[in-house]
Amino acid sequence: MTKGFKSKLGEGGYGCVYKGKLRSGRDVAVKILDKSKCNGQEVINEVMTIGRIHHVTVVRLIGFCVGGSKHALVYDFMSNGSLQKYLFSQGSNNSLSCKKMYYIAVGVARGIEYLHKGCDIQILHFDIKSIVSLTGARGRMGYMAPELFYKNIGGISYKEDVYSFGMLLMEMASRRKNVNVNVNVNVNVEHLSQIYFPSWVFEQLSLGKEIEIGEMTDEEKELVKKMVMVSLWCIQTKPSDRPSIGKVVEMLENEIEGLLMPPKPFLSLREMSKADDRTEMTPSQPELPDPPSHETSSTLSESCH
Ligand SMILES: Nc1ncnc2c1ncn2[C@@H]1O[C@H](COP(=O)(O)OP(=O)(O)OP(=O)(O)O)[C@@H](O)[C@H]1O
Repeated sequence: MTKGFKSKLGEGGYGCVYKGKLRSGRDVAVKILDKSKCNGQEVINEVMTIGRIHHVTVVRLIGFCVGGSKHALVYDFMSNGSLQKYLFSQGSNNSLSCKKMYYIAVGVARGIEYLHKGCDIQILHFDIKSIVSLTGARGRMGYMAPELFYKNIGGISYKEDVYSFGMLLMEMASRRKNVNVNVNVNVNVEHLSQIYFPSWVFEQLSLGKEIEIGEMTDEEKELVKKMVMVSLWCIQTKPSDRPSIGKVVEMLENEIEGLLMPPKPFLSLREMSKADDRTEMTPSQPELPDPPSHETSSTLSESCH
């Protein structure tokens, strides 16, 4: 089916993905699972769940293979590849328009809404979490919701996916990794080499300033602002302050005028730890990383020396 695993499409947390072809001629993506990470029963359980999922924005599982020398999952082939390729490629051939990025974001949110509504799985553990480390660079929050670190923040729930989506949405709006602080940015500021976008963007919005990322039309500015505001709602520290994913779809689709400015979320482990002293938050995992002492300032005014 894969012609001897000739064409590798990529690699994820569970193994490598290869391009294949069914006898019918249909193109497929074959994920060869790392046997040390999942046994046959786990694969069957996953298949029973994922196999029932059928939504236009969720990649379809069309077959599986267990019991032989390899465990494999077979999916519809997505000829455009992963979103990753388009996210951080401004100026290159893979660059997507702001509007397209917005439509993709709405599609992803609708896909999660379908999964939250239509499946009887309590927690989906949104895929993007499994490929990133516990936190982002320099103790900043990554895709994982803070309740996974601090149990007093709230129970684990569907809101965990909303948080992860919010972090992704922020990256889609800004076209840069939230956690990557060593990037050159051109957001109306010259000579700025270190910036943590979520903190900077919150400050801009609080000051009533515009969000400008390179050259943008007024329509694009409004779309970016909407994505950023919705994202800031999604990444609220307390799960109960985050909207449901259904509400997120609504917020993204409605006019920006109806959106309220969200409260400031905690955007670094340092901020979380400070709150920890005040509210007696308890780390839910013993190996909670210490906030690094060398952390640079995270806001624009502080990081611009
Ligand atoms: N159905 C598909 N069609 C085309 N390419 C795919 C498909 N599925 C995966 N790929 C490619 O293989 C790469 C790895 O995918 P995979 O699903 O294993 O990992 P992931 O989504 O990055 O993370 P995780 O292991 O957490 O699911 C993707 O980034 C993409 O480039």
